[in-house]
Amino acid sequence: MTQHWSAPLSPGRLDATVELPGSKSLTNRHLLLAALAGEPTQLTAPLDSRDTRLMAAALRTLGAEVDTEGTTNSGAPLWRVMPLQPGGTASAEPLDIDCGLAGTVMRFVPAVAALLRTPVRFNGDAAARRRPMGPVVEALRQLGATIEGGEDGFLPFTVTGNESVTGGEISIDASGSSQFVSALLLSAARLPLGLTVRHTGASLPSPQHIEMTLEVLRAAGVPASTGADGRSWSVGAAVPAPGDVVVEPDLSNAGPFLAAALVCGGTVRVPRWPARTTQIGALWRELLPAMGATVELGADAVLSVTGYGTPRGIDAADTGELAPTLAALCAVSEGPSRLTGIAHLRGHETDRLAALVAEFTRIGVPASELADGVQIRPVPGSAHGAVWESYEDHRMATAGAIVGLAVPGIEVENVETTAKTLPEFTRMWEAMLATATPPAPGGHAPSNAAPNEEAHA
Ligand SMILES: O=C(O)C1=C[C@@H](OP(=O)(O)O)[C@@H](O)[C@H](O)C1
Ligand SMILES: C=C(OP(=O)(O)O)C(=O)O
Repeated sequence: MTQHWSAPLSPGRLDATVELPGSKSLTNRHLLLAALAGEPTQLTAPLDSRDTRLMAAALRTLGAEVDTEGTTNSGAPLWRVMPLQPGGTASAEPLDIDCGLAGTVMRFVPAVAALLRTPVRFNGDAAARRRPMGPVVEALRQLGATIEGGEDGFLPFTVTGNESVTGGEISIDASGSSQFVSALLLSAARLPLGLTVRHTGASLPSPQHIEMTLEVLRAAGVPASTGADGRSWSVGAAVPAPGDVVVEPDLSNAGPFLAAALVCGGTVRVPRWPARTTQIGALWRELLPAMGATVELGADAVLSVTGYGTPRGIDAADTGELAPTLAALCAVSEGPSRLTGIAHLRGHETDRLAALVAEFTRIGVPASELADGVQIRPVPGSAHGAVWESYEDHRMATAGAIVGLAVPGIEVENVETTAKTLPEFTRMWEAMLATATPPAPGGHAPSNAAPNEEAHA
């Protein structure tokens, strides 16, 4: 029988400090570049989760040594990587890689396989076989690799590299995912001619993640740049030298905890918040004030978000992987919201636009799909408890937790799916809520008022 997690209701004003583990996107980029490096690499504070374990396992299959057992004196993960051998020895016996549901594994690792001489079979969860892969297959064919399967643009398929895979210039349509571009750029350093990737599509999602790829490459000493038109990227041939890397906390996974400050009132702090970052989660510093929160980044690198219990709706574009979290916050806010520029979320872990609309509708929050997003029109008093389906999508599960702070009786189905990027989610959520001061009888404590309301409280 499926176990449901009863999402806790807001217990009152929060006063919590939440330590987030490392960024999924940075951890998997650093692991991959470390596998293509000339020297061993050490990663301090990487994310230890399903997606990063799948990346580590994939790179081991291709010949790298990845030790995920170490910890620092303060208990943070300390991972070590011994690189694989591009070219390597040819073998007719295929290798098998399980991508799970990790976009970073299913898109990034086939480009590494094209540097080898052994057939590598890629497969993953049933849901992974519905995520678009066509541009990866197409790009690797343009590079000269042999791909068996994948004609329909989906997993499974087999990649075999050969000596004609030397790099040069290729064109792809990356309007379905920025990961198509990142995948090619990350492995490009080990192509003898380097690589230029041109984007031919109309729109380009998640440009922050492409910038992250370029920055991680440059930090490893690899020449990497964006073309003047903003639609092409070049990587020079070089052996990456990542050295010792410290991974930033995952700012996208910070989202649900920061959102809780707005719904419950009070303050949630996240330490080690980078002053400058390519993570899309940097946008929380603009989005949450627009919804009524006070957001401060201290000189001690602690981000503090203070909320007042009644967030207001927002119109926001291009919020990428933050959108499910933001949408959940909008569903329990005052006034309508429109989230646009996120059509590509239909190809994420699930069709996130359909999933969000289905779950909001089920709990009595009017919502509908737009061509490139969702609109949410909460009606005061109409939301009610129900089972909240998570669609094997970690961000749908955490969205249910946010909604559950304000709507009694939300039962999140398969909350364990949060293990994709945050295995400790429910423990961290409950610890955050345990810091609450219950509201005074008959309503919110006066100090829960927004600054401009305090004088009238
Ligand atoms: O490169 C990455 O690490 C990612 C890129 C983005 O993909 P899309 O461009 O498909 O949104 C993001 O949503 C995903 O969670 C991680
Ligand atoms: C889209 C996401 O993941 P993936 O890396 O699997 O694409 C996500 O984490 O929101």
